[in-house]
Amino acid sequence: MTHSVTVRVPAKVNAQLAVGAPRPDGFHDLANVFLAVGLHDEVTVTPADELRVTCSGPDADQVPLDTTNLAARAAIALAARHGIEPAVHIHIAKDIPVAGGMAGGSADGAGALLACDALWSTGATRDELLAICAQLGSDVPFSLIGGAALGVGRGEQLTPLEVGGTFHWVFAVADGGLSTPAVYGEFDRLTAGTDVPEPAPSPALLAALRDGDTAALADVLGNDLQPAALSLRPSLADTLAAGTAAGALAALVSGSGPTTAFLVSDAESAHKVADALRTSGTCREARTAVAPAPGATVV
Ligand SMILES: C[C@@](CO)(OP(=O)(O)O)[C@H](O)COP(=O)(O)OP(=O)(O)OC[C@H]1O[C@@H](n2ccc(N)nc2=O)[C@H](O)[C@@H]1O
Ligand SMILES: Nc1ncnc2c1ncn2[C@@H]1O[C@H](COP(=O)(O)OP(=O)(O)O)[C@@H](O)[C@H]1O
Repeated sequence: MTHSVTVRVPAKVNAQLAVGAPRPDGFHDLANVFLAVGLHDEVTVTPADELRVTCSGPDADQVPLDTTNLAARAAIALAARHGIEPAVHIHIAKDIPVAGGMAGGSADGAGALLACDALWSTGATRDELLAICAQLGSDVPFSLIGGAALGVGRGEQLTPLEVGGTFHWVFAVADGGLSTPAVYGEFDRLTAGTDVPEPAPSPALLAALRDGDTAALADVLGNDLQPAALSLRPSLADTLAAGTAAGALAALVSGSGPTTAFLVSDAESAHKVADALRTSGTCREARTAVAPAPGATVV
């Protein structure tokens, strides 16, 4: 009998993204405080004659369906490790904005890995799965574990963080994406000739997360890639201003952008800010979500 496995996997926002100087390998050391948010992709794997990827959802036409897709790469990596053929149909039901700084591709990589692991009963340990995630991309291990975590190194070395409450967010989705390497490259250009400090997590931010204190968190959110994203996409300043004017407690670019993230006090404020953003003409769409969300989960 042909059976399928479906995994639900969350998007992320970076509550803090402290970026160091470029390393010899081209990556940047980070202090990356990840928070999983309740916008999800669903990845379904079904036995097939050969590897095939399909995608549905409003942004599906922007998702590569060849072996550059992180979900396909995850299936290939797991199969190679266990000496089996990656003969699966991977379907991605995509709800996370594409190339938006919300780690949608990473989510699909982690989701496909967990789904194939369940389908093939490989018996892989959690550490083995996390090691494969880290090979696929810096953000992929976090997509597997979800919740909240501090990522150091290039973001792949994770320490889970305690979160003492629920945080309400609004996300303004921009037209078109921004390339992550281009944003890091712009960061290098903007900081050239300056002394870039070693990235370190903010104690005040970790305390605000632990206490579930929205007002305290709003005061300390930070993204070192924001000037670079704004330099490449100056119109994001209008989106940030529109959300702030509508009552958001804090506004920042999500990771490498161009999605912008707004921390709000409660669900009612989230709907008000989302409505204002939709009518502001400064974004394509606005979504509300709560954090933290669980990591990749078989459904
Ligand atoms: C910026 C962040 C913040 O969480 O995510 P997004 O906002 O794009 O989702 C991440 O650092 C993105 O992680 P991810 O998208 O997994 O990056 P990777 O595939 O590992 O690397 C893509 C490219 O980004 C740059 N890169 C990535 C991570 C890092 N610590 N330093 C870097 O310089 C490098 O140019 C690298 O070649
Ligand atoms: N499963 C996937 N979903 C989305 N994009 C993917 C996927 N696999 C590979 N990509 C590629 O990764 C790029 C970055 O997409 P994404 O992960 O959504 O954004 P970000 O890195 O900004 O969080 C896309 O432009 C696309 O070419």
